[in-house]
Amino acid sequence: MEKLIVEGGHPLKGKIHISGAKNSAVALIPAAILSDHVVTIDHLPNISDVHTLALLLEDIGAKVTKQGSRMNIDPRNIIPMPLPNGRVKQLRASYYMMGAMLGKFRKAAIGLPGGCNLGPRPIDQHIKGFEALGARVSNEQGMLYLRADKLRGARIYLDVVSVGATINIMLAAVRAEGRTIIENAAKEPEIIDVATLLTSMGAKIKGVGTNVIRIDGVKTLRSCSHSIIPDRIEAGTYTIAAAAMGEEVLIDNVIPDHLESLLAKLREMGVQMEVGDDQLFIRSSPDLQSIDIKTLVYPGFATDLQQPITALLTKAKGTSIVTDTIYHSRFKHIDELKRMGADVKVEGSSAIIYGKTPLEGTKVKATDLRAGAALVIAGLMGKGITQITGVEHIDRGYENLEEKLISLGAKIWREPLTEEEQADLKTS
Ligand SMILES: CC(=O)N[C@H]1[C@@H](OP(=O)(O)OP(=O)(O)OC[C@H]2O[C@@H](n3ccc(=O)[nH]c3=O)[C@H](O)[C@@H]2O)O[C@H](CO)[C@@H](O)[C@@H]1O
Ligand SMILES: C=C(OP(=O)(O)O)C(=O)O
Repeated sequence: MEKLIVEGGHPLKGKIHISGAKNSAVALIPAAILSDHVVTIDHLPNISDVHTLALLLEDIGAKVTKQGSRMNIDPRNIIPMPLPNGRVKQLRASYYMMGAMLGKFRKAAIGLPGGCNLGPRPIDQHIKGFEALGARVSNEQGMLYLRADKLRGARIYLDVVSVGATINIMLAAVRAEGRTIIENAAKEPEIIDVATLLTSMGAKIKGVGTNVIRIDGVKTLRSCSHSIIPDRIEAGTYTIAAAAMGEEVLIDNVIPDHLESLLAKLREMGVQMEVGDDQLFIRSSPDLQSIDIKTLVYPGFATDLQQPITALLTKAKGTSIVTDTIYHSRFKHIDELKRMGADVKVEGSSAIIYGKTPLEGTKVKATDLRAGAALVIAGLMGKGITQITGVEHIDRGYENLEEKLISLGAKIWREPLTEEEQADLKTS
């Protein structure tokens, strides 16, 4: 096991390239098994969530080959084997194997998903959707069993706007009989990306990107090749790091529209930037002002950028209030920022940040993926050395994090955990 070491205070300058989107990749890989032929996915990020999903597909008999960022998935020999806890628990998106296997085989047996611990993350809307399509769902000792004699299209109203439920129902519905209508669907760009892959495979889907999606089921799906959209959360993270420490940073391979809510808030803080067709250019922004933020479903401010921007707000003059309306207790990073000298308190589902406070390097723990990103940004801003444990969370979602930051002039590297740190992690 390793920790990240960040020597703070070095300005960032140069160009970095954004990888394919994690939250697309982790849905596209399960979606590929719905085809009866080989599916090729390009620009996959080299992150542990992608590796774990590839292993899950191999567990059920798929042939998965990788050349660089391209993955070929041959699902012709897969069988509906149960997928018990273990790998399934290592990531959130293993829940997409439910929709994909239900669509393909009319049955699935899968352990409950893992992923970032952000407080309660129910999957009742996924189950409501599967049941509406005709599946019987039972939870037996931590395994979900889904069985359907027939999958028939249905009208499904989501009580909560959910990315996962929207995609999972879409996966099950593309091979159901007749028309499925998902109302109050989520509109995130990753949902459009998954629908693009399914449509290339021959699925009939209309309305993605709006809150009503119509799917007409088809009997078979063909081979296709698909290129993933850039990761808006990775792009947002580096944009925030550049706002914190950048002299001149060019962020390449972005879709600026996907980041509009973040860019609007950064402008409000006084961050100097230029927005190109597929690039962002962030200039040195010394006098940052406090702002208030509320996370919302897309196109609102992404909850996945709430933790990184909280670190930046310690550098802004005045009091900022950041409210997470999606995950009310996504604030485990706050105690760690406090250790580094931040003046922050959590009240209900808000973090109140009193700025500006200088940060100082110390030992901190990444409890989840974006908490890790927040602590890396804090480490870049802080004086001296920050040691971050819990790197495995960061590796779930950031490709070549150190290499990218080093190319901008940051001083960041990995070291093995000491015996004491390993023991500490086991007991916490
Ligand atoms: C792999 C992936 O794509 N993960 C993303 C996905 O997670 P995930 O798909 O798990 O998040 P959802 O969009 O489903 O969750 C949104 C909200 O709905 C609630 N909810 C969700 C489903 C359900 O059946 N019942 C229910 O009550 C959740 O507790 C949460 O409060 O969207 C989140 C919200 O943008 C992001 O933070 C995650 O990065
Ligand atoms: C919460 C996240 O991921 P997951 O849903 O995969 O846990 C995230 O990407 O910030």
